[in-house]
Amino acid sequence: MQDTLYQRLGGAERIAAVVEDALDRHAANPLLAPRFRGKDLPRLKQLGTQFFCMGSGGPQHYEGRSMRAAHAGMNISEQEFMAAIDDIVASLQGQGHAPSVVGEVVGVLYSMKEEVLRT
Ligand code: HEM
Repeated sequence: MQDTLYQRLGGAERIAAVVEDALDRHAANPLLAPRFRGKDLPRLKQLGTQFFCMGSGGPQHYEGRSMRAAHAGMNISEQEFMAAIDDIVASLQGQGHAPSVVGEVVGVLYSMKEEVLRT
């Protein structure tokens, strides 16, 4: 059987490290920081890790909201969406993930665009 993306990413601990780094980047990114001001970052890191693990084929259960519900009323722009993906790519690269794996994650994230943008 083929490896899952979850396995190629190295499992839960390595995924948690990527999500934590990406959220720290969002909080420091001028294009995104205003969105995350006053939010419970540790909780978002936990939910983000669950979401990423489950979505990549891991055994975790995601207990957060749907992508549409979580971003409803925020009217997120294409520029913000790209900035978020750029941060995640930087986190993956910073942690030594192979370009093929980074590309796969970008593809998955991009597929969620319609659920996240301008809701
Ligand atoms: C494919 C891209 C994205 C994914 C996979 C994603 C994933 C998530 C997840 C899993 C949550 C937690 C859900 C919950 O609270 O129940 C969340 C919340 C949130 N996301 Fe995203 N997100 C994406 C794009 C973005 C972008 C581009 C922004 C900012 C411009 C953003 C800003 C936020 C904020 C501010 C929250 C917290 C909402 C609140 O608690 O009020 N997200 N996101």
